[in-house]
Amino acid sequence: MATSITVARDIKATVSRSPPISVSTSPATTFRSLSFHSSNSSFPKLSHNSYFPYHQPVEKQLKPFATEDIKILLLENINESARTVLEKEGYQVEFYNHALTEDELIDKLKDIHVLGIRSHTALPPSILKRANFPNLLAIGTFCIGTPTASLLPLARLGIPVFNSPFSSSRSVAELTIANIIILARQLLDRNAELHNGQWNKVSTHCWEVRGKTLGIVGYGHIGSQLSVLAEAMGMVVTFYDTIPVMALGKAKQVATLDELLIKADFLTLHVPEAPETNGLIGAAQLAKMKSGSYILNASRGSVLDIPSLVSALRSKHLGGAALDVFPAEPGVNGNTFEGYEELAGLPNVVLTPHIGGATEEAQRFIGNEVAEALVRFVNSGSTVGAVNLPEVALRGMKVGEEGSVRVIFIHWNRPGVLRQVNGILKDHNVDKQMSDSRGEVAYLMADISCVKEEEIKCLYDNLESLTSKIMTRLLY
Ligand SMILES: NC(=O)c1ccc[n+]([C@@H]2O[C@H](COP(=O)([O-])OP(=O)(O)OC[C@H]3O[C@@H](n4cnc5c(N)ncnc54)[C@H](O)[C@@H]3O)[C@@H](O)[C@H]2O)c1
Ligand SMILES: O=C(O)CC[C@@H](O)C(=O)O
Repeated sequence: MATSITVARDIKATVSRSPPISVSTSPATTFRSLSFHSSNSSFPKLSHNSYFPYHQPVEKQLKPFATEDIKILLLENINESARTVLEKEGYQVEFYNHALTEDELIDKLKDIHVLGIRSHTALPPSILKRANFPNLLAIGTFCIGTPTASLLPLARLGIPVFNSPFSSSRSVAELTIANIIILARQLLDRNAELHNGQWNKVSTHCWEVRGKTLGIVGYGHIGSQLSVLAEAMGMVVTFYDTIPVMALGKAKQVATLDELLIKADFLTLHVPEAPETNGLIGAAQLAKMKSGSYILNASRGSVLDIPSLVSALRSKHLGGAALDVFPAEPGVNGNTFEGYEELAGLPNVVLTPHIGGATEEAQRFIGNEVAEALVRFVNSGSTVGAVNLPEVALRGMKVGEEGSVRVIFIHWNRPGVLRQVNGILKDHNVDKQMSDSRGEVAYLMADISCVKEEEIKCLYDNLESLTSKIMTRLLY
């Protein structure tokens, strides 16, 4: 904690979030009664180019308040690199190597400031409606995928969600390359036979990948890495994406998914989980694929319809499949994997337990990256790296210096708010200010000086009284 005479503090001690203006509630409203959007369709799509690095090392930043009061809950065996970063800040870190049940999570949410999850904690809007989380400041998803349906509801509560947008892209691309060759050569079947003592030397329906067409659905961080690796092996790369993307090497973008389905010898899925990608590949799409072609899914289980895939494999329309993700995945190792039965034993089908990004390199990188983003947000209010709020940061921070206060005001993006806020700040010296909006939520950060200790409460109350307020934090 800060050692100057003015003990630095975060004045957001209690719930200070306003409901959306469309909801009529009293100030004592808990989160349970907020009405959330059920879809994020109006929310701007996150471009895979939107991330930019923040150069200030975490350890150089001042700690603005008693960091040992901050409670962090890390679920799903998040890499120890994250714990190291968070514990170094003095935060209390509670760690679980598995996901919690919905009720367990709701119970924990009552008390914590930061939640860290991976892909098995869905965090749907229904949980947010049921839960009470008065202290929750931020969520870290220690992976690429984020709880898409809850991003907007969380933004509307002023809670940023941070992820690690490309730390595991290379690991997923490498696993996909491995699976392409495994499928082309039926390697797992030969391996299983020989483990049973059966010598089965065959070349029928075994292929080189050189010259074959790889069809990539979703040419983002992973799809584009894969494109480069596949071309190096002599594959012809085509891809389909909903936005125009610069093709790498000799890869070519096609205009429709159907065009890709018809062309590909190997079809591989790398799209995010979203309403538009739910069931993207079903019976109709599989029927359009070449006879004897292969499909790979390392994106999300919701993207590919399993019963349709099983039919296409049983009828030998497809030559094989590699699945790393499934519609219902267990939250803990060792659990029975329900739904595996229909896939188990099918020839040339590779099943892996969601390990695309499960490498030492990727997990260490993710742990550091997300933990550092969380530290920056908790300690200084920086939203750089957030996927659901505008990215706002001010360089340097005089928090802890007498008379200096960092004002963070998350508010509804409406006309006149800046004028009102600056009306409240007008008697102090505004050293720096930055404001940005993303859809209906805006984020203002200002460093002010010449503030007397006794003025801080009044400053806070005045900001809180604005009807546009979602959350106010004063760091001093
Ligand atoms: N198996 C694993 O362990 C693992 C690891 C990391 C990521 N993932 C999954 O892979 C997904 C992709 O990761 P990424 O880093 O490449 O994401 P990304 O955001 O960089 O790229 C996704 C691409 O998909 C495109 N897209 C979106 N909707 C589409 C649609 N309907 N049709 C075609 N293209 C569409 C986007 O425009 C974007 O270019 C993640 O969202 C995550 O769910 C899985
Ligand atoms: O770490 C995991 O749970 C896998 C996450 C992976 O699918 C991702 O979205 O990064």
